[in-house]
Amino acid sequence: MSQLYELSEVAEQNGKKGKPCWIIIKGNVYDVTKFLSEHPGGEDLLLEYGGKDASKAFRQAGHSSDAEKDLKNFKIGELRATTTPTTTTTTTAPIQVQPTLKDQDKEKRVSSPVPADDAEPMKKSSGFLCCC
Ligand code: HEM
Repeated sequence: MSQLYELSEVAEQNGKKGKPCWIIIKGNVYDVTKFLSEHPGGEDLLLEYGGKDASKAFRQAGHSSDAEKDLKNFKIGELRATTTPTTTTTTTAPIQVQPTLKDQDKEKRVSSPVPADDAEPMKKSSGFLCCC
């Protein structure tokens, strides 16, 4: 099993102040300290990614398959999979939609055969009009 490194451990080895230069490419950790001066793309490019994830930059530089194969010569381990705490976000209980007071009110009004109270004054008034 290969050595596992925390992201913070890798970040410390950024090639600055005489420290080793480690980079991450596709979850693997590479020590490129000895390769810095030999890199055809230049030392500065590698140092720019010292202690960081260079996966995207490595891909975008359009490296040859030989360069890809070369990678294994510098591999020192793998990045430890980050286990982000999910306890706060795993409330998967289905959301129960409770009918609102308005909805309940609507149902009552629709199903009730008796007209609402405000119909009463209408009856009275229409009775009064009929008499005339
Ligand atoms: C362990 C990591 C790396 C290895 C082993 C490596 C290896 C190589 C090799 C063998 C070449 C010659 C061309 C080829 O065969 O593709 C090359 C070129 C190049 N590399 Fe890297 N490389 C590494 C990391 C990086 C990183 C992180 C960058 C960041 C941008 C980078 C940028 C470049 C560029 C721009 C060239 C082209 C140089 C030119 O054509 O003038 N490389 N690299």
